[in-house]
Amino acid sequence: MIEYRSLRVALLGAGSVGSQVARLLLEQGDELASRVGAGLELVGIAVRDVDAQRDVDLPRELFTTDASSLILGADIVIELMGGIEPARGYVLQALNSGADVITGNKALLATHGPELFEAAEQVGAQLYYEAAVGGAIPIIRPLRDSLAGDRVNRILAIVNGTTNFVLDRMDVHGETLADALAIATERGYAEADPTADIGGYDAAQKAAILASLAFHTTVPLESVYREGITGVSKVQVDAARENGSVIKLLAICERLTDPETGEEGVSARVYPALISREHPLAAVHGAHNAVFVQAAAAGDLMFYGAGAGGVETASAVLGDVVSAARRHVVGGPGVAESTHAKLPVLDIGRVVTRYQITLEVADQPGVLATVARILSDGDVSVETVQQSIPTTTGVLTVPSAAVISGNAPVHGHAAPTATLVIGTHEAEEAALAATVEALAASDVVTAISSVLRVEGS
Ligand SMILES: NC(=O)C1=CN([C@@H]2O[C@H](COP(=O)(O)OP(=O)(O)OC[C@H]3O[C@@H](n4cnc5c(N)ncnc54)[C@H](O)[C@@H]3O)[C@@H](O)[C@H]2O)C=CC1
Ligand SMILES: N[C@@H](CC=O)C(=O)O
Ligand code: NA
Repeated sequence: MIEYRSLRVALLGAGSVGSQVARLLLEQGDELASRVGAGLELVGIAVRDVDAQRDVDLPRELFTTDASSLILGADIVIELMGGIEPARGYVLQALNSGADVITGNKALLATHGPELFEAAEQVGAQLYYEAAVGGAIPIIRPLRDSLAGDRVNRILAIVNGTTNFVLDRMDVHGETLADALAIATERGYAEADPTADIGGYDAAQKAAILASLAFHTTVPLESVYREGITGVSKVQVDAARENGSVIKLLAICERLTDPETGEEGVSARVYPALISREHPLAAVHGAHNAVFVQAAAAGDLMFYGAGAGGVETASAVLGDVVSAARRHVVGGPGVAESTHAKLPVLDIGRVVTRYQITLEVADQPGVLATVARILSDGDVSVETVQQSIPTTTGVLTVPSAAVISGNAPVHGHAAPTATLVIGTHEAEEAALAATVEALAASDVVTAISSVLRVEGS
């Protein structure tokens, strides 16, 4: 049997992902040592409470509440605690001591990435984070390395397993958002605070990371436009299904030309949107994720797999551990982030996409012409109009402003109404928002039931 020297591995956190990483490191130690050319010795696991009940049975002597001491002398530190502090402090301590760091912490990377990459570069340490986007799916490495010679134009992605699971359960099983979220939480998909998932914050963090890598530009989290799924109603989910579409929470990163300056910029945004059931992203069910990349030379690429879950995400973490460990053995420079392009991040108002607007209108002659005129005045061109059988609605409150998605407020009188479902051609977001306001203010519109973006054409 070959005797390898050992690399000291410190693990911070033993939750859904960390406990699986520890288990796999312990169970597959010999196999990993052969791949790396060095042993991987798990020297300890920092947790809040050493006596807490865990799903995975791990040797009690490995646990400590003293993360700082554990980091001292480690060659590789795996941070799976989540959150900003104290994770940031521990990661900086590890990098400053020359240890390589593996993390799945997208919240930390999206808010403090530049500081951490700088610290790593100063001492020649590595900072790997494949688990931070798309869980088990290899997407960080393909964007950073495999596509480094190409030009990525657009990424359309489902990057939050919890919300995809919830929307899928609402669609397929007719479950409520709350019930579906409870199951996702129990299965270990959701963040410690699931608001991060359903509010779109987690997906926005991932969009910032993807856009930064894809466009060689630091895209700050604050510049990522974000809407979550709390406004998505069962009525919208059912209507989408009837129309051959499905609602998905999408993260979109794309190159755009600023219409005012003519200069190139980028957009990173997260919102629930309609996509056709024919689109490959429509077939992404449960907590799975998929990242659809459009590159100038490579064309369309799709990366698909488990976007959340303890053991699945542990696979991505261990891949990073092996890469970092190999570099300890064979030496040489590690990977570096490139942010040379420094492209401006454009405001959501400049984004161009298609929309579906569902209106309740007075059931009387001339209404269609009035609605068409408001749209045309707003520079929003109509592609399709569907009208349903007249109904009667009750008296509801008047909205001060229309919203672009979610359950829009309603106004009007108790009178016969008809439902209009309008599909638009591509329009600028700012123009669309102003037009929806004008529709809401019109006498013939009694309610704006829903406004959703349509993506994936
Ligand atoms: N659960 C998933 O499917 C995925 C999670 N991630 C990321 O991986 C990281 C870990 O996620 P989970 O394992 O789900 O989290 P978790 O909440 O299940 O586990 C966190 C662990 O860190 C420990 N911890 C937290 N604060 C601590 C502190 N101040 N001192 C010592 N220990 C502390 C907790 O005791 C617990 O053992 C997060 O950054 C998360 O965003 C990434 C991809 C998928
Ligand atoms: N809460 C996240 C976990 C993985 O990043 C998700 O649901 O995708
Ligand atoms: Na990944």
